[in-house]
Amino acid sequence: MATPHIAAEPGQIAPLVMMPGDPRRADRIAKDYLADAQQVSQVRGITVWTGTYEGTPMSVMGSGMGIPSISIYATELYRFYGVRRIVRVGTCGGMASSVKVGDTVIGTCAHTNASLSTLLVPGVNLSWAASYPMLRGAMDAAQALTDAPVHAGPVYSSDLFYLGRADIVQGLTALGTLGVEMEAAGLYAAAAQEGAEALTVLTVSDHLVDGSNDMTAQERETLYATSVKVGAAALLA
Ligand SMILES: O=P(O)(O)O[C@H]1O[C@H](CO)[C@@H](O)[C@H]1O
Ligand SMILES: O=c1cc[nH]c(=O)[nH]1
Repeated sequence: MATPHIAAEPGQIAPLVMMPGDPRRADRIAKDYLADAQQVSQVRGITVWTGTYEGTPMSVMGSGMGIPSISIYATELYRFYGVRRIVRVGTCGGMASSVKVGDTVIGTCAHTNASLSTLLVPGVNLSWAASYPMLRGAMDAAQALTDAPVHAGPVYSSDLFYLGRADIVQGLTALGTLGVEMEAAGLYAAAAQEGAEALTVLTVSDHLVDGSNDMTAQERETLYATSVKVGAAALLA
């Protein structure tokens, strides 16, 4: 049974899904990290791959950019395909001075300027949080997988890439926010709505305060080994 956005049959998508934003990164991750990867869906340029990771069934698909896009895919995966865990592996802009380009940021929770925080329960500004078992699995694995810094803390999921608001960046940084991206809050909200689990593992691709070491578009597409390995460990935890 296909959904409006995924053409796979029931059982063709694994309960554990790795989800980068960029569909081309999804194709590379499937090729490089999954054994026996098979294409099980192709809709709107988003391919879903299913294979095994260290012997366990796992799927990989791109989310596209922004909360509306990841919300559609995550909800359909959880609700119609029996997916239980999704890890977003993406990039973020560094906000805190302690975070450098190339570091890994794990989003324990996600602030957002998106409407979903106020839409679901009237009168309440909801908080969007990661799965603790997945977070613990990621942090345990990170220590063994990399000597490079891995930071865990709040991220900011912005509806605008070109936000252009230094006051918002300063305010969020003063509250300990590590980086800015565009999907974590939507993924965590979908997991909460569907009674499932999610985590976000990000490579810092640029820095909002010190842009001297920002990655090129090519580097953003290819430098993801740590986030994939840490993300896979979170899925398997
Ligand atoms: O690298 P990905 O996963 O696409 O994530 C980040 O990059 C995109 C913006 O360039 C947004 O999707 C943002 O969240
Ligand atoms: O959303 C994003 C992603 C990467 N870098 C940014 O500055 N913003």
